[in-house]
Amino acid sequence: MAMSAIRDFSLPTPAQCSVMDDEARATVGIGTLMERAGWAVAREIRKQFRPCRVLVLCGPGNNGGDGYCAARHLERAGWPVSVAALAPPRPQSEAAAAASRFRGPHVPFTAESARRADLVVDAVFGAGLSRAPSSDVMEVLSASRMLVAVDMPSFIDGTTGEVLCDGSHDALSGDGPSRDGPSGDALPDYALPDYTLTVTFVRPKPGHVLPAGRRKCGTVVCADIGMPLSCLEAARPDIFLNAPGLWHVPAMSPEDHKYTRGVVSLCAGAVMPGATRLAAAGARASGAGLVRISAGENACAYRLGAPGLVIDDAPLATLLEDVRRKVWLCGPGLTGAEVEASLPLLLDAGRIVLADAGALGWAAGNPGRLAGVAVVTPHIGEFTRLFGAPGADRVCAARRAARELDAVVVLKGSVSIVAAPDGRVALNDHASPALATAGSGDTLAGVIGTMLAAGMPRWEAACAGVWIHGEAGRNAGDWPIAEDLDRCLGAARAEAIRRDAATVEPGAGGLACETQDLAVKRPA
Ligand SMILES: NC(=O)C1=CN([C@@H]2O[C@H](COP(=O)(O)OP(=O)(O)OC[C@H]3O[C@@H](n4cnc5c(N)ncnc54)[C@H](OP(=O)(O)O)[C@@H]3O)[C@@H](O)[C@H]2O)[C@H](O)CC1
Ligand SMILES: [K+]
Repeated sequence: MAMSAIRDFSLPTPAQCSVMDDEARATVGIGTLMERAGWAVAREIRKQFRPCRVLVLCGPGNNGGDGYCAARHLERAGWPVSVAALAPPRPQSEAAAAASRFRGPHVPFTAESARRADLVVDAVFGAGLSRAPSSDVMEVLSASRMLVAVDMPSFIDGTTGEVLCDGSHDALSGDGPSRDGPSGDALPDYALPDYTLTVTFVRPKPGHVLPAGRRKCGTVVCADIGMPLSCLEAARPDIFLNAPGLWHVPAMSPEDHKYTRGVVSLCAGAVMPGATRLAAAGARASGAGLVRISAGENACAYRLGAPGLVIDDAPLATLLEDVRRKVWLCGPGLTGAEVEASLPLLLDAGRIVLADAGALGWAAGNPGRLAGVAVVTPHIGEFTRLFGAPGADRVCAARRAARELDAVVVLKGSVSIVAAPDGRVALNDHASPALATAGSGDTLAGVIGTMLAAGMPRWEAACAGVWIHGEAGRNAGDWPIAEDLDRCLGAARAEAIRRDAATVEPGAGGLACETQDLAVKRPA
């Protein structure tokens, strides 16, 4: 992966952070980074809150070390600060050194102490969270009126975004129906707290982007603490925030003709013309040069109302003689029998195939039927029927499926996961709940088809399609229907090209993040 992608888009997992820390130990030193991390936490708190009584909850590891440093910096700024330690840091550790430099009051690690504070800083566990925190810890966090997390809320798994708490998975994990946590668990007798602010370091982590971490963290600020880029690179991050710059969508060129912009072809069926038409419209609206529907004897149903579409009634085998028609969408609007009659022909002819909807149903329980396709775009139900329930770690499940199928897997959800067979994963939070409407997935298939037809490599094409579709959803007004996305797709593609061109200058903004919530702040 290019260094700029690692710098600007990577989301290192806690395990990769630990590699990064090992590298940093030999260069900049953990004590220095901890000092800067604590300083960054204090700075954000001073910026976002008025002076008030602060309690810093410190765990035994380096997350706690950051907490002691933050407490000292806040105290120096004149804020009333006390510390409650869950357990002392290991003797001779950097965290122990940081703890010894805090000279302010210590109070017991209890819910009562938390209730007395106006603001509670959670520096209990960060990247080192290895299991569900005890109910004692959860009760103290839940008693807090206002919470700021150092690096990560102490009950959120930084890799999966999953809530870890004693004996029970939180109902917020994942995207609903697929949640496969143990059923019938007793609910814990505390409410899971929401955070106002999370200050993380170097780069955001997958747990800040994925549900339920995303919802629990509040505003996420990522501080540049001067971690050498070489340390981040050594950690070999392979999960990325999906945004322009991670991929490059072709712009319009004066020399363009419809075949350079790309031809998208779709297989159509007899009974669900709507889905095929929505996918075709999505392909056209996102900039395909030409969109053709292979409708056979159903051609009449597709010829009505869309004059810019070319409808073919010749047999598929004849159409496949045209080698300019490289990219095919198979599945939207098709029954299993119709998929069976078309998909094998497309694959035998060596076409770049995106399989969705009916094609995924046709291969349920037997994903090998899709061998040879370039991209699959399942929602969680389709994914489960194809590959089995993904469990709490959807990134891992999508990656495994991509490897197994040797295809790019777009697992659609509130945060869509785009996994490549080589292990790269992009997480897309650039979307809108407005996209959760029938037909929106068909539109997405069309947009990805256009990106493939424009010559983009398949993972990049899928990432770009998902982002552009999300951007259109954000601009399609209140309660849009799938058709409303089409009028926003051209502008969304243009916005992707504009943002890509306005690439962040290396070093100027440090390790850049897309959204303001994930903005990077450098130490002054
Ligand atoms: N790279 C950076 O950006 C830097 C980040 N920093 C901060 O360091 C932490 C990570 O520090 P680490 O020491 O690796 O881990 P933690 O402090 O999060 O926690 C480790 C200790 O906590 C114990 N633990 C973990 N889970 C539980 C639990 N559920 N119950 C009880 N105890 C728990 C763990 O014990 P084990 O038995 O599992 O070993 C450890 O004792 C990162 O988040 C940043 O805040 C650095 O300051 C600088 C660079
Ligand atoms: K924490």
